[in-house]
Amino acid sequence: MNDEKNIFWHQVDLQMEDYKKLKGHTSLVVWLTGLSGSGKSTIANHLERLLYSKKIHTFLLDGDNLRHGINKNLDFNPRDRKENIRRIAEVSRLFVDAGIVTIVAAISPFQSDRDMARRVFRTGDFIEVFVDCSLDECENRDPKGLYKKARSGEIEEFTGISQPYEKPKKPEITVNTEKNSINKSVDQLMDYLIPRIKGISYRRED
Ligand SMILES: Nc1ncnc2c1ncn2[C@@H]1O[C@H](COP(=O)(O)OS(=O)(=O)O)[C@@H](OP(=O)(O)O)[C@H]1O
Ligand SMILES: Nc1ncnc2c1ncn2[C@@H]1O[C@H](COP(=O)(O)OP(=O)(O)O)[C@@H](O)[C@H]1O
Repeated sequence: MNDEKNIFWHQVDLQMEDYKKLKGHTSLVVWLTGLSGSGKSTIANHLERLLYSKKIHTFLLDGDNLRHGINKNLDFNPRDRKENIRRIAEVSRLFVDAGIVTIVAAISPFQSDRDMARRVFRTGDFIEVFVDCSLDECENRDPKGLYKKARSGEIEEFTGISQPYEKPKKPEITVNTEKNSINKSVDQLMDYLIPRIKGISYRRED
């Protein structure tokens, strides 16, 4: 690791305000956290499509997908999860700086790691979304058969089974995918986000 001693900040001409002017709206990160199978990817996908249809510039970073590339060398022990979250936060910050509404879907099970991610952003730009769903229901859904493998011991250190999931202490918003439909959760998110993505107007019926 470098100690940043001989490393400099270069001034660039274009700033946030310039990107905002071109894109027509401000940017932030929507950080979805929750158990495997809670619905992070599903909600993230629907949310992104809806934002896109409103001409909002978006990008979706899914933890699972990033683990095929930039986070390929990381495992699921707490130390590697921390590094995973640090990288995802730094990458999303670059997207947010580029004026893009960035959606992250990552289990991000530890409060301290989510707090670290929050600190990467300007105040108000980090929207922590708790995708709430009981372990029982996630295990019932088991869309990828991972809980079955975790129960049999084939997968170690599985969140909720052999590693903890720390519920967010003060998320900006909670969506409950056990009680509510996908559309209801996405509407709830849109209602929260739209006033915070300045420069665009939105009515549900648009
Ligand atoms: N041990 C263990 N624990 C949890 N999850 C596991 C594990 N092994 C593989 N997988 C798959 O990896 C996906 C989670 O990756 P993340 O980068 O989101 O995890 S974390 O934020 O670093 O905790 C997770 O995706 P989701 O099910 O979409 O959450 C799984 O598909
Ligand atoms: N109300 C709901 N909201 C979100 N997902 C739901 C809901 N009801 C059932 N599901 C299903 O639960 C599964 C959630 O999987 P996924 O989105 O991959 O979760 P995660 O990304 O958190 O692992 C999907 O198969 C989805 O269709």
